[in-house]
Amino acid sequence: MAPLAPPVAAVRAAVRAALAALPEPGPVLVACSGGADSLALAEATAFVAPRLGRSAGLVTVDHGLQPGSAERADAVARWGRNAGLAPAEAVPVRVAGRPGGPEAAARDARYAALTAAARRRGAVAVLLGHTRDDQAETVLLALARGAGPRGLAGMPPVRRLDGVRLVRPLLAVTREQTRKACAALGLSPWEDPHNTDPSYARARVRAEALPALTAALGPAVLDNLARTAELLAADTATLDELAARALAAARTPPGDGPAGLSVAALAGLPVAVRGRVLHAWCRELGAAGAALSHRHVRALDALVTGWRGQGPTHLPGAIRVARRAGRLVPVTD
Ligand SMILES: Nc1ncnc2c1ncn2[C@@H]1O[C@H](COP(=O)(O)OP(=O)(O)OP(=O)(O)O)[C@@H](O)[C@H]1O
Repeated sequence: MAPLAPPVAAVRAAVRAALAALPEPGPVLVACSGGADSLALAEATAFVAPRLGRSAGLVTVDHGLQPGSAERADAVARWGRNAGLAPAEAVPVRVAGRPGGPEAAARDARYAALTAAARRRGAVAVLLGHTRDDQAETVLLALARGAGPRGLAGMPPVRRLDGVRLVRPLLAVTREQTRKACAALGLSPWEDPHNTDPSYARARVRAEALPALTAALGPAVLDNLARTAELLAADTATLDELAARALAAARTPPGDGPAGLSVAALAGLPVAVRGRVLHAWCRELGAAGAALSHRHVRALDALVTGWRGQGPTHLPGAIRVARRAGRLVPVTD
């Protein structure tokens, strides 16, 4: 028997580790675009899952944005069935009419379709093909737009979306490895034209920024950016945990005036924790995460630490918060 090509072994080992770490038994679904990353992921899952006693299916989303996309999606689903993934289905989505730019609208539609498919199929997880290179791009983009630690923590290996577990088994696998794995297995991945379209910031980072950084600073840059994400993810999780406890402790007792947060309790918190508490509370009050900026949180913070009798702070969603009798409270008057 020919020895297994190292990139094939690396992808399978990563998938085996991710599946073994799932806390519940049950089927998984691979989200496959037909690109090299998710094709390598799908092949590895088809190989590994049955050996771990799990069934695995495939979902490919047809965004309907390019001519021939439906045929391509059908071909990916057919490949999945032949590879032993069941069920393997192509799901068409409507991207038009969703909020945000075209990229955000497509992503929204895709994730909605993936989580719906997982629920329909009773899958315990959806596997995504993001690689170490995608993670490095994400961190660099976050750094460039001045994101806080949460943005710099990059994409988490596991997260829940609408009650569905999304898992990224390949975050430590390189794009070169997924390409080589496909080549070694005789698979022909589809090249998404968006990945090389210079009108997308990510494509420019991929084609220009990261190669320039690697040329200037050495090839370890990619691993190092991905490691930064891992380190910050751990710190962010700890701070989030502290903030959740601080938020609970800062709530003013029910029945004792309008529900709010105690200014004295907030004032005693470290800045990083207070910022998170205020951010989480704004979300609770109904402010949309995407519209909530550092500026809003800073203005709320000023009600605690820079009090000079100022009026209410305006938050996205026509929400206003005032300081009244030693507490922050949402107001309507
Ligand atoms: N049309 C799609 N249908 C199903 N899953 C998708 C689709 N597009 C992307 N995904 C999932 O999201 C992951 C990330 O996709 P994205 O387009 O951001 O990166 P990529 O590097 O181009 O990935 P790939 O090479 O697998 O297409 C993919 O690996 C795949 O798991």
